[in-house]
Formats: sequence, structure tokens, C-alpha cells
Amino acid sequence: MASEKNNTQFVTVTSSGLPEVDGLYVPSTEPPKESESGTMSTLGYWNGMKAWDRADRKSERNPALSYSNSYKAWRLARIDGHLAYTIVNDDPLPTEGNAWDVYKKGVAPAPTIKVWEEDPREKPNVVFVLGGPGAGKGTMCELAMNQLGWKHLSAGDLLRAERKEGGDNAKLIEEFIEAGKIVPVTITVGLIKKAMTAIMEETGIVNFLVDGFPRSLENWAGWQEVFGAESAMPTMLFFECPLPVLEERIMGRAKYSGRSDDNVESLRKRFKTYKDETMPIVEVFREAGKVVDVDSSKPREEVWDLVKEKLAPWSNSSLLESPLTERSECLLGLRPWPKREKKE
Ligand SMILES: Nc1ncnc2c1ncn2[C@@H]1O[C@H](COP(=O)(O)OP(=O)(O)O)[C@@H](O)[C@H]1O
Ligand SMILES: O=c1ccn([C@@H]2O[C@H](COP(=O)(O)OP(=O)(O)O)[C@@H](O)[C@H]2O)c(=O)[nH]1
Repeated sequence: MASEKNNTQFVTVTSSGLPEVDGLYVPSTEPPKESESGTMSTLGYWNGMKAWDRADRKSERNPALSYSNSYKAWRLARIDGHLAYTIVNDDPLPTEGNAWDVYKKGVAPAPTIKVWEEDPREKPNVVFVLGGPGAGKGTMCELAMNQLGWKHLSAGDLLRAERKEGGDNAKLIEEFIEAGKIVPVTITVGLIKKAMTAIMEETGIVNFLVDGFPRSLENWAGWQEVFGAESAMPTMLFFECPLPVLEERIMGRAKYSGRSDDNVESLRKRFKTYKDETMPIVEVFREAGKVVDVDSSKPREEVWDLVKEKLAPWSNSSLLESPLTERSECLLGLRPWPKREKKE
């Protein structure tokens, strides 16, 4: 029985007609506990459960799932105060695919209850974007966001925003960024995960371009620790661009970026870090057949055509032919930036 090898299961309650119970999932991280009926619940299972992903996403709720020895049935109750569900099942955990009886008060139609062995929420689809400082990663990611509806998470931008917030890590982040060094991965990956979760919950979008990460073998190990070593290895768009071109672009960007590291001295340090620490991780992805090479020294439109082609399989097909937005035209250098927004 799957339930014996995996103590984590998920319950979804859908189509109830009551928005507040739609899409309720019930995982738990509580330690093992004995329920009133004498059933031992194990780690990751029901007792002391925390409900998440309510349709209104506003509050948590603690539905009760318990095994009734007298009725020889599982019972899920207190979902919205009006509903109770039972499933007759002799297994130690209710298994997938069994039909539940639904008892309810009120006028709303009865919901559908499902038990899942796997977390049924959609997983993020991640593409990493790497390349030297100034290679054009941010520009292309923003185009993918405008034109193809991808979400762009720049590890550097997330770190800069965290620095600006002025929390406990602000000073450390500043020191690392100015020295062109790689910030400890727990900070970076924590910020990426938090941003990703918030976006998925708010928008349902799962396509993410993670830009400027992983920058080292340690970064990649940190990612796997948080997202699970078994989670799929993302495709990596690798932007290749020679140093003199990078220098020229960064000095161009320095005129408007306001970044403390957009100067020749910091750039050289960043480039050294990139060669020494980032290239080995690119090789790991290359050996796994995950690298898509992009010659980003080419003109923007050419680079964009290639990036678009590579992202097409995951993109919404109706967007692939959509005309360029004004902002995209600016990003491609086809029209000047509006006065107040000084970009090149
Ligand atoms: N293909 C390109 N040709 C010329 N300039 C480019 C190209 N791609 C980006 N740029 C410009 O180079 C600078 C650095 O690009 P950016 O996307 O910020 O790089 P990264 O995110 O890799 O550091 C920006 O001013 C951008 O407008
Ligand atoms: O995963 C990351 C991404 C960025 N950085 C830091 O943020 C700086 C700027 O990175 P970003 O990707 O924004 O800029 P780029 O170097 O591509 O211009 C780097 O030099 C690092 O100090 C980091 O430590 N870890």
C-alpha cells in the first residue's frame, strides 16, 4: 500500500460551491501523535494538520481528520463548519481513488474529496539564465516576461531589494556585492523560493526564468537542498559574451543603473568570480545535456529570436506571435526609452 511507504498525503476539496473550501490541501509537518481513537499518525500526516491554499488565501484552518474505531471509517470534518466526509477504509491511511461519502448541511452542492499520494499542486517550471555580468540576461528575461508571460526572478535584484529593506542580512549582502563575491546560498535561495511561491499563489503562473543563479557549485547544492535533490534539473540558457563587450555594456549601464558594482573595478572582480566559480557549474549542466548556448554578443533582436525559440515549448502558444509591446521595443533598442525612464 502506498500509504505504508509514504506517510505524507494530501486532501483536496473542490467543486463545493463554497469558495472557502475550494482547493484545500492538508499536509502536516507535526511529529507522530496518537489520536483519540488510538490511531498513530506519523510525520507529515494528519494530526495537528495545517490547511493551506484556501481559495481566499487569507487564513489557515485546521480541519480534523481522524479514524473512528467504532464506525471503522475515516472522517474529515470542520472544513467549513458545515461539512463532514467519511471514507470506509481499513488501511492505515485513506488511499487514493476511494470514494468519500459527503454529509453536509446548507444549500451548496456537495464537494469532491480526493486523496493524493503526491502533492497535487502544479510545480514551478524553472529555466536558469547564466552568463557574465552585462551579458544581457536581464534584458532578455524582461522581454520573455513582456512577450511570453514568463516571470523573471533575478537573484541579484532579489538580493538588492533585501539589502534595501535593511534587515539582518543587509550589510552582509552589500559587502559581498561590492566585492563581486557570491552571497551565501541560504540567503539567495530563500529569497528565490519565497518570491516563487508568492507568484504562483497570486497568479498561477509557473514559468520562471531564474536569472544570475546558480553562480557556483555551492549555489546549486543549496538549490537542490531546498527544492529537493530529485526535482528536475532545470534547463540553462547560457549567455556567452567576451569581456571587452561586457565592459562596454556595463559602462553603458552604469550611466543609469545606480548600481554600486557597475564600475570597472567591481566588474573585473565579478568577471573573475564568474570565470572561477560560475563556469564549473555551467560545465555540470553541460555534461547533463541541459545547456542551451546563446551568443549574446550578437545584436539584441538576434539574441531575442533565439531565446524566444528556446522558451517556446513551455510558452503559451497564443503569445508566440503577439506583436512587440512598446516596452519590448525599447528593450530591443528599436525605440528610445521614455524620458523619465533612463534605460538604453
Ligand atoms: N545583445 C545586446 N547588444 C547590445 N547591448 C545589449 C544587448 N543585450 C543587452 N544589452 C545592454 O547591455 C547592458 C547589460 O545588459 P543586462 O541585460 O542588464 O545584463 P545582465 O543582466 O546580464 O547583467 C544593458 O545596458 C543592456 O541594454
Ligand atoms: O545568486 C546570486 C546572484 C547575485 N549575487 C550577487 O549579486 C551581484 C550582482 O549580480 P547580478 O546577477 O544582478 O548582476 P550581473 O553580475 O549579471 O550584472 C553579484 O556580483 C553577486 O555579488 C549573488 O551573490 N548570488
